[in-house]
Amino acid sequence: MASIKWVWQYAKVYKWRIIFATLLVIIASGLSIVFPLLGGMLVDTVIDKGKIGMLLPILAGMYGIVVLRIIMRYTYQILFETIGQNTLYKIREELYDKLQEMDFGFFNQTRVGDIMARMTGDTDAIRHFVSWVVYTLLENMLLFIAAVSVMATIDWRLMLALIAVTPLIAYLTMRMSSQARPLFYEIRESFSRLNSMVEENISGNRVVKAFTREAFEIEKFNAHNNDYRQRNIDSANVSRKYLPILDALASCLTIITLVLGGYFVINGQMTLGNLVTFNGVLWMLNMPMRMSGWLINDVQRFIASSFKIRDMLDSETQIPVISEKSAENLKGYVEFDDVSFHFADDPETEVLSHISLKAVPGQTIGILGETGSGKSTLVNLIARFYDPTSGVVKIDGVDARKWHVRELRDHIALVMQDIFLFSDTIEENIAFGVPDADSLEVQKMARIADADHFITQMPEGYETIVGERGVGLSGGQKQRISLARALMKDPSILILDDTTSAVDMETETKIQEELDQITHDKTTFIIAHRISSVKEADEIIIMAHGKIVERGNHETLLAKKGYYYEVYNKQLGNFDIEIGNGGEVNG
Ligand SMILES: Nc1ncnc2c1ncn2[C@@H]1O[C@H](COP(=O)(O)OP(=O)(O)OP(=O)(O)O)[C@@H](O)[C@H]1O
Repeated sequence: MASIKWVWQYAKVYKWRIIFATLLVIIASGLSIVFPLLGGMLVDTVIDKGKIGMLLPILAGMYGIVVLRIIMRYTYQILFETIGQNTLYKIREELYDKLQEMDFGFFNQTRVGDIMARMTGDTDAIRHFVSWVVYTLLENMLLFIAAVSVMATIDWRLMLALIAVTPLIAYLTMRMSSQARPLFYEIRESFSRLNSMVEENISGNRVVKAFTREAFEIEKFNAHNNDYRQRNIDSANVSRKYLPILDALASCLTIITLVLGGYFVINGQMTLGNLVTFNGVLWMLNMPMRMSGWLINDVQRFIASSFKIRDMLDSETQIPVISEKSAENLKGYVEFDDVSFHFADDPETEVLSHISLKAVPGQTIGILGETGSGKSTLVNLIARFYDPTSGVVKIDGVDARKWHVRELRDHIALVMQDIFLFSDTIEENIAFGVPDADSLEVQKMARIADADHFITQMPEGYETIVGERGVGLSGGQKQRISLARALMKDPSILILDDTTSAVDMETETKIQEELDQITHDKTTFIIAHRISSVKEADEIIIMAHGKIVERGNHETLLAKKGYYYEVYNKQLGNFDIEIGNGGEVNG
């Protein structure tokens, strides 16, 4: 009932259409009974009593009813289909809006396959329910009631004899559908595994080729392909087991009608016309019983899907978009005040521990540290991709949680380590954050990011379409395009997470010089592994195990002879250095 109530909130705008379509279902089902009644009348009046004059009116009536019923069925089917499609459209739209609202934590914990299943299979189960199950259920119930009523009025004994068989048909259908139901579920799961496997193979085709694992991949695919085939065969076998019995039972209905009905006719207890009518309504007893199991399956699928969709729609983001303060103008002051953080799925591991840090506009903060030390997590807190588990991150002196999150992010540009480019033109990719930007601005930012020269050398220049995730570009080229994309936003806070790791030192120096020209009013964070990337920063922090273990500028850090000093010397190729206490970065 809760599921019906839920789907009604989407469908109720079509209330009048639903009422009209339901009326048509009722009338069309009623008309179904008139046809066999007229058939009976034809036999009794025209054939038995010889009233030839009645032949044409009865035939015309029968034909008229068939045509009318077809028109009505067509109309209500179209109406329900349109309502179902519109409902599907709205639910999908709401799900997609929800996805845009959800935070990193949600995407960390939810499998892509599950989200895709909600967006496709589950929404389609809802459409199927609204477009087909609703009227088919009603139609079958009405047909059954009409058939039983007509039969009871003509001859209740024959009616009872026939009704006695129908529970058996219903029972067998339900058994068949309950055996088929888990198989259908397994087929869908198997299909989804097959899809995921193919998708992963395509995305990882370079790795497959590099490790010459084609044969292994084919074997893996064959196993999935075979599994899918086998599950379909299993499902077909269930139908094959029950269908002959069900067909035999349907024949039983005809045999009972002919034997018992024939006996009543011979005895003069029933007219031949009434026997014809009985025979004509048999399908109306048989069909609802045969449909019942499948309809129950569909209803269960609808309920299960509606629960899953509602679950996703009800999931709460940890980072609500709307907050107390509008962040239209932000200068870019950043402060970490004793900030600690752990991921929701791993509360035992403190990823950031008691971080305190201040940065003002115009300053550059360099962040260095071993891999996994928490550098990316730290900057993710500035853009509120996560909120601290204790302590406060302040932006312009205000707890970041108080700012309207999208407005806050409008002032922050983050070049992420894992670069994602859309399969679109390079120009559109660079202008992603500023859709109305003009081409000159795009080219200017590409020049600053040292990307302009390789873009213009491409056959289509800025109009070149890059493949999915930037296929066709080198790692360094992708980094430079994503840097240009960040600069386009003219942010107050610029965060570069390993942004120049794939470019050569000479290019990096060029980019740094260009960046210096435009970052004088911005707060810049640079995460890097190369000393050369952070050397000029106003403050450099060294992270280890979520803590800041060293801080200072290039000179003071070198003087400390700690981790920074060690890394600096190693990067210069000088491995025989002695480090002081500050070099302990493991605790
Ligand atoms: N979604 C997540 N769920 C649980 N733990 C995570 C998640 N993302 C990162 N971690 C863990 O948090 C720690 C810090 O990760 P983070 O990406 O911040 O490190 P990093 O210093 O940027 O590393 P790198 O230099 O390799 O990019 C790591 O131990 C990592 O395993």
